[in-house]
Amino acid sequence: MSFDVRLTVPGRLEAGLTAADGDVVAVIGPNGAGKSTLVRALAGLVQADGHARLDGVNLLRVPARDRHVGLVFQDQMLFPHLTARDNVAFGPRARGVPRAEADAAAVAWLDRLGVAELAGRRPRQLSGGQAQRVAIARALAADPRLLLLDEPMAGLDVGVATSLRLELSAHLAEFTGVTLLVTHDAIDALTIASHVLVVDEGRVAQFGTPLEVSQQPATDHVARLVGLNVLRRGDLLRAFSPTAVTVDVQEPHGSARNRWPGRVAAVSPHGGTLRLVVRTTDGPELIADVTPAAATELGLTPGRAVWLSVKESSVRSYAAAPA
Ligand SMILES: Nc1ncnc2c1ncn2[C@@H]1O[C@H](COP(=O)(O)OP(=O)(O)OP(=O)(O)O)[C@@H](O)[C@H]1O
Repeated sequence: MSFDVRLTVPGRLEAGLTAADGDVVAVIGPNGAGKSTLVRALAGLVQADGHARLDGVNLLRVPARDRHVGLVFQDQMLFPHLTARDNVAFGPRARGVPRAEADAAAVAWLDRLGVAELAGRRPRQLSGGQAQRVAIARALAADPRLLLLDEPMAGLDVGVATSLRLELSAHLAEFTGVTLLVTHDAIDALTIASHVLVVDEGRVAQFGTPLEVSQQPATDHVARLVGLNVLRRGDLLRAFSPTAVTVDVQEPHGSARNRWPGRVAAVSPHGGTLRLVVRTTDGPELIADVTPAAATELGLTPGRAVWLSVKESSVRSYAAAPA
């Protein structure tokens, strides 16, 4: 099977991607970039020009209700008057599967998502995380060729999101269709996905494997998402890790060519270290990881004037994607 998309939503989005059986494409990018517009256009909820060929059929020419895509949106749309089981059985029933069989399949799906005991409840009797699991079960039970997940973990508490992420990644590993997963989470993008589509200002900024995107992020947003600093020098992007950055309170005298004066803008815990966001005097914001001991010794609190430096050997240079 193949999925080949090139579509335009006038004034909002121009995007293309290709995918094959079993691919999970993470769609990432800043707020307002066009991620939801893309999945909504594919679902038929937003009018789009161009094509989205799934096994040769242009979905954009097919009425929304006949596209057979599985949808999970953040503001999930369970039928309020149906029980969880009937919500999940709805797709198979609509395809003509006999009631008893559709019900049994629905309960099996709810069981796989860990919510079988809630089969008889209606959506208003479910928590956000439970409803999200029912919505995912419903999307998968319909046996779609295309699964569209728009921030399925958003709004859930950390524990629920973590267990749901594990279940979802296990299901997606078995799923033979194509999945688009809109996410703000670098871990989702880099671990669950086979490909990452970076959308920025209504255009595709990068499309590659998680490894390509994390090693050579094409935009500052992606660099931040994967926890790197990226600077542009001419046609080159230069990436370096926040752990490679040295923080001093006076101008360093060493051999580092790359040095920037600035002020600490924010400090937050990051694993066993502290992550500083530093607003450089005439450049971009950079991130630097320091030990708590160093932060205390140097008095690294917001507002503190500092110098950042990084050795040239710690910088990876690569060609910027054409604009
Ligand atoms: N119904 C609409 N009519 C016109 N413009 C819209 C509509 N919905 C969204 N937009 C605009 O389209 C652009 C893309 O929005 P979209 O919701 O796709 O972004 P997103 O990447 O999903 O952002 P977020 O991460 O904030 O959800 C934004 O500029 C937004 O203001």
